[in-house]
Amino acid sequence: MEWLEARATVHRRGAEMPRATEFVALTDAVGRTLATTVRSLTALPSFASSAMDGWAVSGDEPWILGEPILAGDPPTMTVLAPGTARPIATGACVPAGTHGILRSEKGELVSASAAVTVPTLIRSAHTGAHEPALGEHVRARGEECGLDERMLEPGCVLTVPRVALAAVTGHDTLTVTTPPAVELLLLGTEVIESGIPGPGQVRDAYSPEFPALLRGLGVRLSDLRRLPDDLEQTIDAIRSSTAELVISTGGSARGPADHLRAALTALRATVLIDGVRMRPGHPVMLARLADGRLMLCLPGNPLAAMLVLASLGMPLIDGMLGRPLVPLGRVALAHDIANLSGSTRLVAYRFTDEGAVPTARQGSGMLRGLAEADGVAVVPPGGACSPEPVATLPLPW
Ligand SMILES: Nc1nc2c(c(=O)[nH]1)N[C@H]1C(S)=C(S)[C@@H](COP(=O)(O)OP(=O)(O)OC[C@H]3O[C@@H](n4cnc5c(N)ncnc54)[C@H](O)[C@@H]3O)O[C@H]1N2
Ligand code: MOO
Repeated sequence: MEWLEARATVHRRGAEMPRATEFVALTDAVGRTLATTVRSLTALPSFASSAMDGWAVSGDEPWILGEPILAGDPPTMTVLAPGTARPIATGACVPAGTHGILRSEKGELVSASAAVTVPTLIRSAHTGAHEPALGEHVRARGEECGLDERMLEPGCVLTVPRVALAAVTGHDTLTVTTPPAVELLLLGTEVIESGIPGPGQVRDAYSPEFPALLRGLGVRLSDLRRLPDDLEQTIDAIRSSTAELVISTGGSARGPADHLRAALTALRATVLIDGVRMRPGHPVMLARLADGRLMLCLPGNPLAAMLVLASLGMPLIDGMLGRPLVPLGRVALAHDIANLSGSTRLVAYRFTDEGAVPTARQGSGMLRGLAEADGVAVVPPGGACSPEPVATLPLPW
């Protein structure tokens, strides 16, 4: 399967999975996925309010000054009469009859005469005669939204501004997708958990940061298990998992110590994707277990596993959460990047003043090239030519 098609396929397979929802308080909503449409429970602003500190004025100057109006004061029933003004605070209700708000730095108070003690407002020198214009510095009722308007759509990630928008439109709780449970199975007899690897051993590249990465993607990590390269133990581990999505690393190829394929066959799983034309990462598999749960098998090589997780794991999880498929980005290249492989090449790059430049050390068993990268370019078969922009992979880190 081609890489682009694989991305769309995993997203669709994820979206087909059943989803549960729950209520959360707004204070717990950031980062969650909205499950239902959010409509405004009030117009915004819900009353005509002043956008500036100054005076609400009516008619021509000089204006005889009335009582101040502060934010939080109930709306006044008294219409502002021509020739009068009232000091007004930002956010306070604008009285009916207001022509506009004269900002505090644009007016000055004078005494009309020695006999009249009521302060009078005039425009300061250099203030234009037409300032304020009709409605100037007044936030009209409903200018941001009316009552019962669609504000947020299901599937959107609740970013900080979206949660704030839900709050100001009157919501206290939101309905969000329940995070699906994901289990990590890390395969490999040679893989050790801590310390300096001895001869023949490698240090586990995934258990320190994959849990945080997965939680950041919006799922609940139900378990992380480490397994030797053993068919029976692999079968037992998959069978005993209750997670809606099992993600494995290693054992995906056809070598003498790779048992995943045999385990999936023994468990009567359906392999939905058996390899993707991508470099690195081509041995990746997506399977549906007999009970309908999904399993994503990442290759063991660290660069390959990371880029498969970003390419396919993230869209799969987005689908499971009801989120849309994140579109690819674009970057301008400093130089051409060749690709004679017939597969999509994922190339880590750094930004330079001339454009994106591939990093060194991008062997699929390596990590240095990705660790120093600013992004990952998606180079199609045939290559990519500078200075044309090339697609980039949305990264989950
Ligand atoms: N005859 C062929 N052999 C291989 C092919 C091929 O096309 N034909 N593809 C190679 C590629 S590409 C990859 S990727 C690997 C995928 O193999 P597996 O998924 O079975 O992974 P393993 O063999 O178990 O491990 C590969 C490599 O990664 C290291 N590893 C595994 N787990 C971890 C971990 N948790 N942390 C760090 N490193 C890990 C493991 O020690 C191996 O060095 O197949 C190639 N072979
Ligand atoms: O396809 Mo492998 O995944 O290059 O390392």
